[in-house]
Amino acid sequence: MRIGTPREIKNHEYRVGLTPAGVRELCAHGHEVFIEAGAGLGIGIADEAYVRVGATILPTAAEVFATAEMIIKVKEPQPAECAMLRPHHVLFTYLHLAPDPAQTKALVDSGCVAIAYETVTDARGGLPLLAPMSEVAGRMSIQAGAHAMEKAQGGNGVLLGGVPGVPAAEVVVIGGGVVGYNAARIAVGMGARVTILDRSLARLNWLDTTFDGRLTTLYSTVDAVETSIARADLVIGAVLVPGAAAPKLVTREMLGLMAKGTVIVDVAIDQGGCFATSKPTTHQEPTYLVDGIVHYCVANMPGGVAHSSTFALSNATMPFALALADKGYRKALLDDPHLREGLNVHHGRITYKAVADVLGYDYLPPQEALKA
Ligand SMILES: NC(=O)C1=CN([C@@H]2O[C@H](COP(=O)(O)OP(=O)(O)OC[C@H]3O[C@@H](n4cnc5c(N)ncnc54)[C@H](O)[C@@H]3O)[C@@H](O)[C@H]2O)C=CC1
Ligand SMILES: CC(=O)C(=O)O
Ligand SMILES: [Mg+2]
Repeated sequence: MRIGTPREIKNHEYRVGLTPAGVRELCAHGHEVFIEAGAGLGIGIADEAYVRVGATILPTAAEVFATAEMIIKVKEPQPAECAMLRPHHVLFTYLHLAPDPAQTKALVDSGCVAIAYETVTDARGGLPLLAPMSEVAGRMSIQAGAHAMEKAQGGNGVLLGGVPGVPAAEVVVIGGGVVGYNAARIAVGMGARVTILDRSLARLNWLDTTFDGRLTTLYSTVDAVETSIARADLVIGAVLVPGAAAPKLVTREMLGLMAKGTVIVDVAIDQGGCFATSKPTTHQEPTYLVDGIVHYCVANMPGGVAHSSTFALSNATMPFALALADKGYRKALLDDPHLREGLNVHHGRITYKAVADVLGYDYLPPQEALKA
């Protein structure tokens, strides 16, 4: 198969869809790989490193799209990239369609087959292609939040870990999955007082055991959210209903319960965010104020630590990329029900139920789409 990876073009996005190690694997399996010139430069991977393991460098994204059958990327395709997608293309990348009607329409209109990293599942009910970036974003959310708490950034001037004689910050994490666990781990490690909310009792049980008394777990209700955010210095939004738009757990009115200068880091922003007042921001301008509350809503947080993130992501995507290339997308998806969960768009039809429901498309089950 001919596989292409363009340079990422989202704001301050330096991750790259394939590493030289990945290219080497694909070439060893008999595939041809085409990389856009400079795609890895942001993290110090020169074009020659790709050439040495068998890739061909093409000068522009347009040539990569025109040459490749499968496109492996990191971020959801931007409008200029959607315009280059054709019905013969398989697109393998993050999509986050539920909060993004424009991208969804562009993918439907393109006629391509689009497989989303974030909805691929595993046998334990996890999301193996989202997890590595959730680990990164969860850990980063505390360093981003601590920075935003500084006065010059609009924050309340509280030091995350406190100092002897002065209490540490109160950190509230809403959603105790991969992002939430990793955020809590860093916050606890830095000496903050941490409360974590989830609506899964099994997950709260696991968190309680894992942290062995070093944080407070709380069952997530409207009441618990209100009480917690009212005394927080930093709130991390980390909920997910896979593939669906994030539930709005903190309303505009509830911001009034919080002291001015409190910081929210809405990691769930890529699925629309769990604060009603969240809107996506960029690494260039990561924060804004609403009612004196600092909002950090960067939709591609791991892009900020693109070096670590690229390798973490490609470790996870590689086996699936190889299956898609070796077997062709249809057989790969028919053989593997977990990879099949990633199928969001198939030749003009929406094949992921939560996306179809929220955006008003007819849903076509993947099994049926793949029969044709
Ligand atoms: N902004 C960014 O750059 C990045 C964003 N993300 C996003 O972060 C979000 C969280 O991802 P993960 O932690 O991997 O998901 P996950 O599935 O591991 O965890 C989500 C947790 O939310 C809980 N939850 C669902 N509804 C809830 C409610 N009403 N109250 C409390 N908890 C609730 C679930 O029980 C689950 O434990 C996702 O939207 C993901 O796409 C992930 C990586 C990077
Ligand atoms: C998961 C995601 O949105 C990211 O890594 O940018
Ligand atoms: Mg994102």
